[in-house]
This record gives sequence, structure tokens and C-alpha cells, in this order.
Amino acid sequence: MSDLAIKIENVTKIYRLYKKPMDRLKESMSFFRKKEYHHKFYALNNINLEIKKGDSIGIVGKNGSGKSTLLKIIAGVLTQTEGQVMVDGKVSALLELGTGFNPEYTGIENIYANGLIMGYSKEEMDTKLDDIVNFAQIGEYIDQPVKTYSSGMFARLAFATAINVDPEILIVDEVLAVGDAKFQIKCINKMEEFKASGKTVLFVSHTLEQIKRFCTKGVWIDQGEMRMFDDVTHVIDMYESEMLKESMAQKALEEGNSLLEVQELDIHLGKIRTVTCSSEKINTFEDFTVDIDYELFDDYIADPLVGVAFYTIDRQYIFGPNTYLDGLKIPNTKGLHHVRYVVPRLPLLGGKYEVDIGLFANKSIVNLDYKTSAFIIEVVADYFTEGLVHIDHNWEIE
Ligand SMILES: Nc1ncnc2c1ncn2[C@@H]1O[C@H](COP(=O)(O)OP(=O)(O)OP(=O)(O)O)[C@@H](O)[C@H]1O
Repeated sequence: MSDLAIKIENVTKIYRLYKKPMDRLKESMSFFRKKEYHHKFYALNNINLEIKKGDSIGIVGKNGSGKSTLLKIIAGVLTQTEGQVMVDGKVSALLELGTGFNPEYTGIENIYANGLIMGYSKEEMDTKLDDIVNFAQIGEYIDQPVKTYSSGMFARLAFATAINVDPEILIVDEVLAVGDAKFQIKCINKMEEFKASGKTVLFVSHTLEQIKRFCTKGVWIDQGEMRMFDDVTHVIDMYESEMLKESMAQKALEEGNSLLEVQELDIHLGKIRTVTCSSEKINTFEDFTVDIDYELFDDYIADPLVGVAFYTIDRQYIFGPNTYLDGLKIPNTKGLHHVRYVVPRLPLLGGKYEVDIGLFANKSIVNLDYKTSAFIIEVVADYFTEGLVHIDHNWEIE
């Protein structure tokens, strides 16, 4: 666990859903024959995740996909049905508005109550109180019961409390959307400070730009399952492209296409057919090529592009050029096409590297096909040095 802040193993959360309230009662009364009146709903299904200390993780997914459920389980306010969650460090969680606050208590009383839950004494909270109250800036409302607060005031108090109690792990679930723009900027700045001091942040937001700017890694939860855990830009790109595909399919449905046609449109716009690299074992500074055959199934595909991305074995992103960024137009007509990616004098140093291949449309917004780790290359370096890539250089001596 030493460099891990959070480890989640095979976590599943099941809710029992009953058609009628009466069914719940009937089930509890059926002692002997144990008849079941519910069906199981998997809010999370077998999630595995390792989050390193200092990581800032953005969690995305459609409404109801399980993001808040995951955060609540990590924060310890909800128990998983199956699996293990290990958390190393003090957690401060800003969950849905209202969680963790007593509506009858005043702002001040809630600040102390929250501190107590996190394991701080009254004396310790006395020293933090001024920072919290100054950050929240809700004036004399701080002495009123929180049930009288507007949602914006509530968000201010919740954020001020969570960030000023010195947690090692900060969990922020969408609450920033509630505050006004000025307060949002203040919160993001505070979160940046928090991140810069090497602490761990988990952040759910439907504002993808916010996640892209703030987080280093992304998690995509889809119908309770983990679709992706990778470099944040990659996750957001794939997520956005899927959302766009879905809205294109929805539009086509609304325009009267049959479901079959829509499914065709959704799935079969294009496909990577074959990927062949010049050699899977290669020396540093050797020429390296990748031949990619792709097929398009329609003539109207706008601005297709092919990308190649290099990753380390533990998925650190190294380099990911694509034909569009390099100013090259590739064939966009129906049929089979071929592009060759050429690297003269491969500058990678010794080690194994994963290579992803992607086929996109609309200047990389629509993901047509993506092969994560299409192949792995082993690079042998005669050149004796350390690191990932060789950077051309000279030494000069006066
Ligand atoms: N107490 C509960 N009983 C039954 N189902 C529940 C309960 N709590 C949550 N769910 C269901 O679990 C699923 C996941 O909910 P969750 O709140 O984690 O989604 P989310 O990704 O955070 O959504 P949003 O983006 O809308 O906040 C949803 O379908 C929700 O209806």
C-alpha cells in the first residue's frame, strides 16, 4: 500500500429493487421458503482500481453510471456488497449536498461535528475555524441552522470545511457546479494547491474541460462497470467520442431511420483491419514503421485520421501523433485504405513499450476504432544511458 492511496478490489454494489413496497414486506416475512421478491441492480460491478498517492483522478460517466456510489464507498459512507476497499490517509469528502451535515445544527456546529468525524479534537478544530469561516464567506449565516441555507451557501460551507481540515485524500463530487463562478475559481485554486502539495484528489464533474485541466488520470464508469482507467486526455477523448456517437445515433433515430440502420451507423463507420510493425524487437536509433490498414464503410465520413500512441508498460503516455495534427489528409472514401507510419531512428531507450492505434473521424472527435496495446515492442539500447527517450544533445566545454 506504501505508494498507494486507495486500492479497490472486485468491488460490487448491489441494490435490491422491489416492484411494490409490499414485496419488501412479503420477502422479509418469508422466513422458511426464502422466496425472493426483488431483482438485483448492480450499481457497481467488479471494480478494480489502484490510485497512487498524489494522483488527481477525474471520474466521468453518464447519469446513474455509478460515480457517486464509488466515491461514497471510498469515503466510507456506503458499504459495498462485495470486494475490498483499502484507503491510506485521512479522507475528506464533499459528496452530494447535504451528506454529512445536520440540518438542525448551525454552520459552526456542523464544522465541529465534521471535524470530530475526521478524528480532530475540539481544540484542533478551534485552530482551523477561522480559515473555514473566512473561506466560506457566508456572513452571519454561519450561526444559523444549515436548513436555512441556499444551495450555494451550503456548497460554500461544505467546501470550506472539507478543504481546511488537512486531509490526505480529497473527494469532490460535482458540488462545484452549485457555487457561483467566483467561488468555483477559488475552489479550483485551492484544489490546485492541494494537488501541488502531493495529496490525492478524486473529482467527479460533468464539465469535462474542468477534469481535463485539473486531473492527470481519468476513470470512465459505464453502467456500473469500469470502461477505462488511463491518462486523462485519452479517457475524456474516448468518452466524448462515444457521447457524440450516441447523440448521432439518437438523431438518426429521431430522423426516422430504423434501429438496425442506426446500429449500423453507430458500429460500422470504420474499422482498423490490420496493424503490422517492422519488428517487435528493435534497437534504439533503428528505423521503425507501422503499416495500418483501415476500412471505411461510408462515403460521408468527415476528416478521418489515424493515430499512433506510445506508452510505457505501466501506461505512462509518451508520444501520440496523428495524421490530422501532422497536416495529412488520409483517404475518406468507402473501402480499404493503407497508411504507413514511419519513424526514422527510433529514439526510445531500452525497455518494453505499448503501442495503441486509433482510427477517428471529425478531427478526432468521433472514435471509429481503437486498439489499446495493438502490439508491444521491445527496444534494446546499445547507447548507455537512463530514461525513456534519447534527446539529441551536445556537450560544450569552455
Ligand atoms: N439507495 C438506492 N437504491 C436503489 N438504487 C440506487 C440507490 N442509490 C443509487 N441507486 C442507483 O445506482 C445507480 C448509480 O447511482 P449513482 O448516484 O452512483 O450514479 P452517478 O454516476 O453518480 O449519477 P449522476 O451523474 O446522475 O450523479 C443509479 O442507477 C441509481 O439510481
